[in-house]
Amino acid sequence: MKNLYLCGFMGAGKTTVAKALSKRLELPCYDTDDLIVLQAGMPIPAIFSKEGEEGFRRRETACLRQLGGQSGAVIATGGGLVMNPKNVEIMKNQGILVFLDAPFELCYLRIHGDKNRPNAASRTKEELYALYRERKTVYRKASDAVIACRNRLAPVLNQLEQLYKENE
Ligand SMILES: Nc1ncnc2c1ncn2[C@@H]1O[C@H](COP(=O)(O)OP(=O)(O)OP(=O)(O)O)[C@@H](O)[C@H]1O
Ligand SMILES: O=C(O)C1=C[C@@H](O)[C@@H](O)[C@H](O)C1
Ligand SMILES: [Mg+2]
Repeated sequence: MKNLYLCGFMGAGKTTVAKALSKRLELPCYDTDDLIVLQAGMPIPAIFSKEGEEGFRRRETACLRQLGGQSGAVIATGGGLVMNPKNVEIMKNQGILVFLDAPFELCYLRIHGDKNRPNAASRTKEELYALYRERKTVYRKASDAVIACRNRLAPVLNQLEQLYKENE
């Protein structure tokens, strides 16, 4: 099978789950946020302030195109990447897209006040909830599968392993 892409809101656990799943299945693991930081040579907040969110979004699409050359990789995406339909098209052509569906309160606990997540740091709880609602509709529509996530990793990994094997 081609790649397994994980999407979902900030703090849903995409990075954490991708690392654990890739270890379990012995697959390569990539994270679009990490690759962008590496290539830009600066952290995400600096990219946002120097290039604007638009610049960061352009880097996301370029990064996905580069990753299209991979196969059988687990790829954690950034929380806003799926909002661009072009990105969804690239991922659908290269594998399957799974939505990690975590409740807002849990995401909020994990991300509020985090200076490394400019889209969280700049919003009140109410504004973040509005963003969560708006994005959730898009994550759901774009994805091939939805997995409910809370604090336990094991059930999420079991479902993803099954999904991976079904699509191998
Ligand atoms: N299943 C889990 N159980 C306990 N803690 C978790 C779990 N998943 C994630 N976390 C914790 O929540 C925080 C956010 O997780 P993570 O960075 O994986 O989210 P993300 O979806 O990649 O967010 P972003 O979109 O900002 O990249 C981390 O500190 C991580 O340790
Ligand atoms: O949800 C978002 O808009 C973001 C989530 C993070 O993964 C990073 O991609 C960045 O901080 C933007
Ligand atoms: Mg992440």
